[in-house]
Amino acid sequence: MKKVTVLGAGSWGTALAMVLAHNGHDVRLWSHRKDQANEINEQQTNDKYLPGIRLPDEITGYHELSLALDNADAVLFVVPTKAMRDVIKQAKEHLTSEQVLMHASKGIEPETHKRISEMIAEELGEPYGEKIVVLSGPSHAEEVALKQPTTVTVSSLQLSESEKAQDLFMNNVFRVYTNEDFIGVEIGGALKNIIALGAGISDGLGYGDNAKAALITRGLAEMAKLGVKLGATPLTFAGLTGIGDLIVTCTSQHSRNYRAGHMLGEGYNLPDVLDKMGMVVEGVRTTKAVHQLAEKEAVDMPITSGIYDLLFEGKDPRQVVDDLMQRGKTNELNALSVDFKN
Ligand SMILES: NC(=O)C1=CN([C@@H]2O[C@H](COP(=O)(O)OP(=O)(O)OC[C@H]3O[C@@H](n4cnc5c(N)ncnc54)[C@H](OP(=O)(O)O)[C@@H]3O)[C@@H](O)[C@H]2O)C=CC1
Ligand SMILES: O=C(CO)COP(=O)(O)O
Repeated sequence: MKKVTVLGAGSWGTALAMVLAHNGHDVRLWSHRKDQANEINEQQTNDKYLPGIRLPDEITGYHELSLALDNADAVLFVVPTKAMRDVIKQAKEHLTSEQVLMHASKGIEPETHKRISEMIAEELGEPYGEKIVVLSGPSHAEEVALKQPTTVTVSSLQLSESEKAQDLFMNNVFRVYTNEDFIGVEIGGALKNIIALGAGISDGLGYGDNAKAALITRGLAEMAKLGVKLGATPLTFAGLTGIGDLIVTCTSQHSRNYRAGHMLGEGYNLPDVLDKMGMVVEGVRTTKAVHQLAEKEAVDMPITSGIYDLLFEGKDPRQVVDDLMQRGKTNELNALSVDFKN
């Protein structure tokens, strides 16, 4: 049994805390809201984020960060990307380099274009940067909390750290693979949220399965193009953190990104959509970050670019689709084929 601290008591932090608790670990679930930590301890629930679910007794809610992190064997960061730096800074003085250090969030920082592991490494310094583990893959919190079969991938620059995370989380309904392509695993999880917004928009406009299949496959192509440019292995995009997470996010009502996109397609404006969601929609900030990053890296990402115009330039969703359909002629494997041959 290990002492594991989960920093972030939203849907995903709570569901992953449940997996760890089912594996017999002593789990401290930290919330920045005292009332939420109290609810976890007094009622064994987190009703806003996982309604109707009773949390196992092995989970204790914490509001004091120093207490939550005291003597922890492993620490999992799982707050929205927007809050990540703030939480890392608060946690820093209570961390030790012996701990297994993990994150399970999905996003890219708009101002810096950094992945979450890069943000953590930058804030915590060298000894930590080498050993951070990312956990990603097709995994809706709602299904994980119900112990429905789920597969995810863990990755780190050090395989031994990935294996420690694999041992912490793996059980007979939560299967954990390792993958040494650290960049690819993190990029796939972040970028699929942009495409999930697109799938929702398409359905919200009333377009059919053909359009959604096109978005998923051409979306995957542009995710892989940028990922490979940044140093990822192409095949990772054919795995759980690429096509796997695209499928689960682009086709499910559980996905906040898909649902937000659906409302945008129906004609709601962005502030109203985010207000109605009440939970993080990572794809919005990630679209901004990736739009800038793609320009910097000279990678053509037409779907991301169209979604950026819709979200931030007020472009009509139908016009975005029309423009995507009427781009110049091209070859399906353009830009990808060279990298796959290497
Ligand atoms: N939900 C899912 O199924 C999955 C989510 N993820 C990823 O996990 C990450 C977290 O998402 P998720 O748990 O779903 O998000 P939710 O919107 O469900 O919850 C976010 C949590 O973070 C808290 N929070 C917000 N700001 C801060 C802050 N400054 N300091 C501390 N805590 C803060 C919120 O508190 P408050 O209630 O006060 O707002 C809330 O508890 C995201 O990157 C997401 O993409 C990955 C895989 C699956
Ligand atoms: O990442 C997820 C599933 O793998 C959850 O996606 P949403 O944030 O869109 O709900």
